Amino acid sequence: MSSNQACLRLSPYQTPISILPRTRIITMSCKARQVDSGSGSPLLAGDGSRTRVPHVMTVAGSDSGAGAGIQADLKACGARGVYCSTVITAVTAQNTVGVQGVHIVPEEFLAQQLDSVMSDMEVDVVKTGMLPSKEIVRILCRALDKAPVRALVVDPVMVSTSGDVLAGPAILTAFREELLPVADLITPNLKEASALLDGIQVKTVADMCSAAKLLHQMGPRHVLVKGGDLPGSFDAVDVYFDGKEIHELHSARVRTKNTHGTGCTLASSIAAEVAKGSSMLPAIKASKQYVETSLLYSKDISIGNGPQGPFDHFLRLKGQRQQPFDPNVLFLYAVTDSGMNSKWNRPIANAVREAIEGGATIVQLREKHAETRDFIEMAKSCMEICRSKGVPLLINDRVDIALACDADGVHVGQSDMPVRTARSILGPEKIIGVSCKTTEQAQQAWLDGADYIGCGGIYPTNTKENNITVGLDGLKAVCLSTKLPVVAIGGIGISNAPAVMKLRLPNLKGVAVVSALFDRECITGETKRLQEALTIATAYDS
Ligand SMILES: Cc1ncc(COP(=O)(O)OP(=O)(O)O)c(N)n1
Ligand SMILES: Cc1nc(C(=O)O)sc1CCOP(=O)(O)O
Ligand SMILES: [Mg+2]
Repeated sequence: MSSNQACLRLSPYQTPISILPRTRIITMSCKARQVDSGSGSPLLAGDGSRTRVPHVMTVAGSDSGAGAGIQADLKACGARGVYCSTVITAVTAQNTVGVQGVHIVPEEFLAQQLDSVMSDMEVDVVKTGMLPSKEIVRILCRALDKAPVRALVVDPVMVSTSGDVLAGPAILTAFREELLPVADLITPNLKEASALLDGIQVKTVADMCSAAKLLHQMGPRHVLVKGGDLPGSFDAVDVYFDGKEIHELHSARVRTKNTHGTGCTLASSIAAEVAKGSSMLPAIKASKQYVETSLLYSKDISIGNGPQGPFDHFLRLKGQRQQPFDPNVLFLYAVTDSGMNSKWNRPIANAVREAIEGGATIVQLREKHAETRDFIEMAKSCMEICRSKGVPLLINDRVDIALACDADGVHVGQSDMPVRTARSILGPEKIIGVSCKTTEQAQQAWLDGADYIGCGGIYPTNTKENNITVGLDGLKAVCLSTKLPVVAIGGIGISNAPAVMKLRLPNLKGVAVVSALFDRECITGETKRLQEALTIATAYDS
């Protein structure tokens, strides 16, 4: 297979829109690919049309401990929102201690698996992991010749993280001669880069840059040399070469033993991003961030007794809450304002009590000008009221105050304490909300472990200076881009709250309101009226 063929592997079913010259990175948008309905395994969308799902096929070994290999690939693709089919090259008996046994799948059976998947489904990207024999590499290359795909991501797995050999030196020739020339990306670690380059030293960032360039000469269009094992480095440095430019990609080194499967996960996540339509550099950056977030989230989880544990791809396993956060509490979210309370000469605790009497389902103390000591005292008295009524109380911006008064959580904005830091301070039990105006911020909120999103300003407001209005369209875009529950905020009152809720977005759980409740003479009365308006507007939802 020539290197040109590698990029232009076209399925007989693909329309010309899929044909890209080899010199370009794949940048087809998901939208464009949905037009290309293909012959694969379409899902039936709500309106009866058929929607193509981005599809990564992984060709790798099974890890019985499920930290790496096929199992990590499946989890990574699931977390990144693409379908993943699995062609298994070997079954390993493996745990957090090491690899106890390897059973290589017979070659004919590997070919049969490839045929089963590729003859039926339209695969966008192939990602390879453990390829235990030269013949298996050959069979794969032949299959790719017959049923072309958009991109091939090769993780040249040779040694497991526990130090066990998964593919012997004999595989090097097959990698160099057959797989690398047709790969769109290879992702060797330092040892693998060195082995592919006949044992040259790869011990510094400068060595990694030279290795990336040398490996590129072997045929892959893009090379990512992973520096996870770089001695004495404080951050995690990877070197990416796109054939023209070297990029040093830095991310925080997470101190944890739970790193088993990071290589498989990174390569699968990159494959998933490319399958969704990303070009290579953004796919790599997003995947590095995803791995870093997962490691950070999983740094203290304990699975197995060996030296290297698996991590949690879905950010869900750590210290489950006693009582999970109920998104329905966002229905009528009362947010206090110190200026308004002094204007109406009301102690904050009275304002909170009145809002709860009127039907507020959650309260946030947004006291921008209070002295810390006063704020703690106020927050403690509000906590007593809220606890007695079973209404959660969150603190705006101030994680220290939330800790001091044992509040139910915090709400932070994009320039406040990052959600991940707040989560690491507050632990899994507390509620953390974050303000998002864009779909990117919303996606990050989920990765960071937020519980809900506050999206605004829906309408212009005088309560928050220089606030950008995103409108109902901005709210809709944010809601559709996330699984997290969303509460709308900004300029909302009785007159327009029904229009917001009538968007009928399943994860839009309610409205957050400041002036329409607290800049009024009778807080209880205003809250009751808003509660009624919201109940009527959402009546058909139940
Ligand atoms: C529910 C809710 N949503 C958004 C915000 C705004 O938070 P932030 O962007 O940090 O702005 P300030 O409130 O700190 O001025 C919020 N407070 N609550
Ligand atoms: C605190 C806040 N955050 C906003 C955002 O857009 O994130 S708008 C806003 C002020 C909301 O006050 P009112 O209900 O009086 O308009
Ligand atoms: Mg803030």
